[in-house]
Amino acid sequence: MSSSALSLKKRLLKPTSFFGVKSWVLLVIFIALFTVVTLIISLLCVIHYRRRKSSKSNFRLPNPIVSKTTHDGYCNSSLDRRLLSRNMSDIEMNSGKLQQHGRVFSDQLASPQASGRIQNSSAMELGPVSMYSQMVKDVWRGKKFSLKELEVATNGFSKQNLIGNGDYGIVYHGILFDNTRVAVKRLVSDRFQVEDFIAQMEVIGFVRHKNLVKLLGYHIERAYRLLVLEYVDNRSLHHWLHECSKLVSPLTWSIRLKIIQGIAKGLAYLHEDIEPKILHRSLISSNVLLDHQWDPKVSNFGLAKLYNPEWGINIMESLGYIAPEYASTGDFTEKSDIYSFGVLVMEIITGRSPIDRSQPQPYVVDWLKSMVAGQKIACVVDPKMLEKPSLKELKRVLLVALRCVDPDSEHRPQMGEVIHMLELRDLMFCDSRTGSMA
Ligand SMILES: Nc1ncnc2c1ncn2[C@@H]1O[C@H](COP(=O)(O)OP(=O)(O)OP(=O)(O)O)[C@@H](O)[C@H]1O
Repeated sequence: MSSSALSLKKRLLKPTSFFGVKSWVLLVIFIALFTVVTLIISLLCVIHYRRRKSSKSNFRLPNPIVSKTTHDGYCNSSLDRRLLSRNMSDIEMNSGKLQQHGRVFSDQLASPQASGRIQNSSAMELGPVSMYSQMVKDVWRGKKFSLKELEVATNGFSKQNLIGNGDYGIVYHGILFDNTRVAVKRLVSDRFQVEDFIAQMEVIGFVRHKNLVKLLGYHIERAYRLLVLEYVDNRSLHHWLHECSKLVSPLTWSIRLKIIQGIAKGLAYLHEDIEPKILHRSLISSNVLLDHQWDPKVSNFGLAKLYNPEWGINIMESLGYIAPEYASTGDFTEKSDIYSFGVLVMEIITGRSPIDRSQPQPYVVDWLKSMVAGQKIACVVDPKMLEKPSLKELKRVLLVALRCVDPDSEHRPQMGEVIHMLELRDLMFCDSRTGSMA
C-alpha cells in the first residue's frame, strides 16, 4: 500500500470532533443524505410536471345536460322556482354528474368501432362528436355493451325473450352477467344517420329521474341499433287501462293520481330541468311503464326525433294525442307534449282511448268538454273504478287536463305549473274557459 493511501486510511479512521464519530462514517452519512434529498427533489419535480400537464389537457366543453336550477335567473316565476327546487329532490342526480359539467360523449364514441363508423359516414356534419370524442373519454355512465354480451343476455334474441313490438322496434327481456334485468330494444329502422343516433343516445343517456326509463347503454353494429334500458316489471299503462280483462280495475283513484303526478314530474324534468331540454314527442299510454308500486316510468322519450317528422305526426294523429298546431304546421314544441299529456290525463281518468270509434263522440277531448259543459262531471270517471273520487278532487284534475288541451298552445301551462296545480288542495275552480266547473 502506498504512503498516500495509508495516510487517507488513517484520516478516515480518525475520530472527528463531531461526537467522536469516525470520518468515514460521516462521509457515508453525507452521501446517503445527499442521495435522498436529490431523489425527493426529482420526485417533486415529476409530480409538479404531471399536474401541470393534466390541468392543461382538462379540456372543457359546453355541457348538454346542466340542471337549469344551477343557473341564476333561470326560473321565470317564483312558482317555477319553488317547483324546480322541490323537483330537485326527485331527480336522481349524483355528484358525478355535476362534476362532469363540460364533458359530453361516452367512451363508446371514442371506441375504434364507433369512431371508425363516424369517419365513414358524414364526418363533417358530425361537428362536435368527431372533434371531441377522441379527447373526452369515460364520461356518460352508460355501459359499453358488446353484441355478444347482449346476445347472451337475451338468449340470442330468442322468441321466449320477446316482450313486444312497438313503433320503434322489438323489445327483448335480458339478464346481464351481473344479474341486472334489462329491456333490450332493437330499433327497426337503420334509416337514421349513425351520428344522429349516437348524439341522441348521449343526450338520453344522461337522463336520470325516477319517473323516466333509464338508458343503460347502447350498441351499434352493422344494421343493429340496440338500446339497453332499465327493465320495468309491471307492463304499460295502456295495458292496465285497456287490455286488463278484470271487471274492477286495479288502478284505484289514488293510484291514477300518483301515475298522473309521476308522468308530470318526468315530463317537467325533460322540459325544464335539463339542457338541452328533451321533447318527448310521443307521450302515449303505451309509453308509460309501471312498476309494482304503480310508479310510472315514461319511456321512448326523444326517440321520435330520429325519425322522419311525417312518421311521428301520423302516429300521434292516428292515436289521438296530437296537438292541433303540430298536425297543421308540423312544428313540434314543448306545448305539443303538454297537449299529449292533457289527453293522457283524460284517458287515465275516464279509461277511454283518446279515439274510440265505437262511441258517438270518438275523441275523448271533445266528449269530456261536452260532459263538463253539460254538468255531467261525475259520469266521466272510468266505470271500472269502484271507489269514485270526490267531486272536488275530480274537478281539480279535470281542470288541469282541460288547460293542457287548450287549442291555443300559448294558454297551455308549463309542466312545472301542472305539477303545482295537481298538488294544490284548495284550488279555486274559476276559469273563464271552463266556467261550468266553478
Ligand atoms: N324498459 C322496458 N321494460 C319492460 N318492458 C318494456 C320496456 N320497454 C318497452 N317494453 C315493452 O315492450 C313492448 C314494446 O315496447 P315499445 O316501446 O317498443 O312500443 P310500445 O310501447 O308498444 O308503443 P310505441 O312503439 O307505440 O311507443 C311493450 O309491451 C312495452 O311495454
